[in-house]
Amino acid sequence: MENSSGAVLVLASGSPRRAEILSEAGIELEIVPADVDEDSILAESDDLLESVQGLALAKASSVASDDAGRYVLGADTIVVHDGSVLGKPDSAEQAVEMLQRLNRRQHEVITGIAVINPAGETHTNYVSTSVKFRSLDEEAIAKYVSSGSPFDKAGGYGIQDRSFAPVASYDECYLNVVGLPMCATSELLISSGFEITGAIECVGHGAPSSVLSQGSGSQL
Ligand SMILES: Cc1cn([C@H]2C[C@H](O)[C@@H](COP(=O)(O)OP(=O)(O)OP(=O)(O)O)O2)c(=O)[nH]c1=O
Repeated sequence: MENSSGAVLVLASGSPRRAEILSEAGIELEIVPADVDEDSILAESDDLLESVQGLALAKASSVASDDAGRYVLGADTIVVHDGSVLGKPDSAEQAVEMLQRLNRRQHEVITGIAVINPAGETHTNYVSTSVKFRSLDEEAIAKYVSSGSPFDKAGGYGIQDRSFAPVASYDECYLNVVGLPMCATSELLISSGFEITGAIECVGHGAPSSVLSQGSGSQL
């Protein structure tokens, strides 16, 4: 939906999931993927909550610098296991390693979100979700990796990939794991001045979305 001043939200992301989540919420988008060096931003601080919000802000800022006077949203999702950040796997071997590492274990999925408003003011937040993997055998991991799905996803998996269904349980906010916690995002947009007139449905707190299929996850 456009806000009352007719503004369209600029989404500084190439993630098809983020675009889908916002579109499902009825928000009209212009998609401008950001180009930032994620590894160097992550290396700047030991505080992962600060880093993930810094990454989201860096993505929003890189687009806002060419698109001043508009509302720009950036986001970044990381998987954290035992204090280490698992990014998107670079190879099939790395994808297998990540999935074996997460197998049967609990980890955190943290999404940082950032909004820059037309006045240039910045607003950031994050949501963290505890996720527990089910037991995956080698064959299932190999088949999933050969499907190619892990390569554009933090931790090498998609909670939404129903045929693989790696997640046994999670504590809150399904959409946070998929890449954009919609309740926190709508709150951030509203506090930055972007008007949302329709009701926002928060999947994981409420009814499942029809497109971003709810996997096998149940509440922890
Ligand atoms: C854990 C998990 C991550 N993901 C995705 C969400 C994000 O798209 C991606 C994490 O990488 P990000 O760097 O957050 O995002 P991106 O590279 O896809 O897009 P951009 O930087 O342009 O915004 O992993 C899932 O789709 N399902 C999952 O279960």
